Amino acid sequence: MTAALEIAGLRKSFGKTEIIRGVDLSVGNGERHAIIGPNGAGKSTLFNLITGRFPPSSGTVRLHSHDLTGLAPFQINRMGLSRSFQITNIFPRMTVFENVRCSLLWSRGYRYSFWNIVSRSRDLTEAADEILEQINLTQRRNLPAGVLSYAEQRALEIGITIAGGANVIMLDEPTAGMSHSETDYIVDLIRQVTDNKTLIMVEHDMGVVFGLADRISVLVYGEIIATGRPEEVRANPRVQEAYLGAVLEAEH
Ligand SMILES: Nc1ncnc2c1ncn2[C@@H]1O[C@H](COP(=O)(O)OP(=O)(O)OP(=O)(O)O)[C@@H](O)[C@H]1O
Repeated sequence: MTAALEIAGLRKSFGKTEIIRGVDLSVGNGERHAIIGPNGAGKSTLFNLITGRFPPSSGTVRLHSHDLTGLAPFQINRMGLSRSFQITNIFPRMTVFENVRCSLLWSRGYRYSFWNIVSRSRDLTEAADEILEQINLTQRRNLPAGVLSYAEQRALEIGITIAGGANVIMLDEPTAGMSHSETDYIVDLIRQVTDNKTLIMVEHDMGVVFGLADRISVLVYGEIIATGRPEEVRANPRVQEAYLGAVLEAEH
């Protein structure tokens, strides 16, 4: 399998504290990969390094073999990598439709050209409506996004994340704060919208992780202590000791 994302020797320090301590990771094209680990392990920091939000102290990130060093988040986004955030990141007063359309505009780089926007407006409307279908929000199309339920807002955020047509999708805790039924709903949605795409997600809910991921990496104190298929990771004694033992016990 060719790699969608390749991380080599990645390190990040904030002041004197090294938070990411030499991460190597390769995520295959079309793979669904989960990054798990205790609070404060550096999962969000790793996301921020991959997406260009923070520059690494050293090491490289490659997207489809292109070195991302020095690129801004929007440039990386245009190369086909899109992410969601831990907190819901929508415009609450804009309609559901406008939220998606705005994201399409941004990702297609039309924002500075009024005439371009006008001439492409039918394309954009169709594309936005297609996304709304995919995330099951067609019925909510013209409501302000702020009145949607929490799960619907997270679904909208996933729609915004996929709107630009990125083939590598990164989701940061997509089911955080959800009930069991909301979680099932979002997991189905993630499965659908990432079909034939590469997914990298940070997630604390082990049911979601083991249900969705083809492979899992376990990050502990800024180092990946194991990467493998779910059953391999679950059986790994080092992972059991550092993280999973306590988490699985707490869930039962
Ligand atoms: N911008 C920053 N400046 C200084 N320290 C930071 C910064 N961002 C993160 N850290 C520190 O890096 C460590 C890792 O944080 P990070 O948010 O990446 O962990 P995490 O694994 O995502 O945790 P959680 O599961 O709780 O979201 C924490 O100790 C945090 O305080």
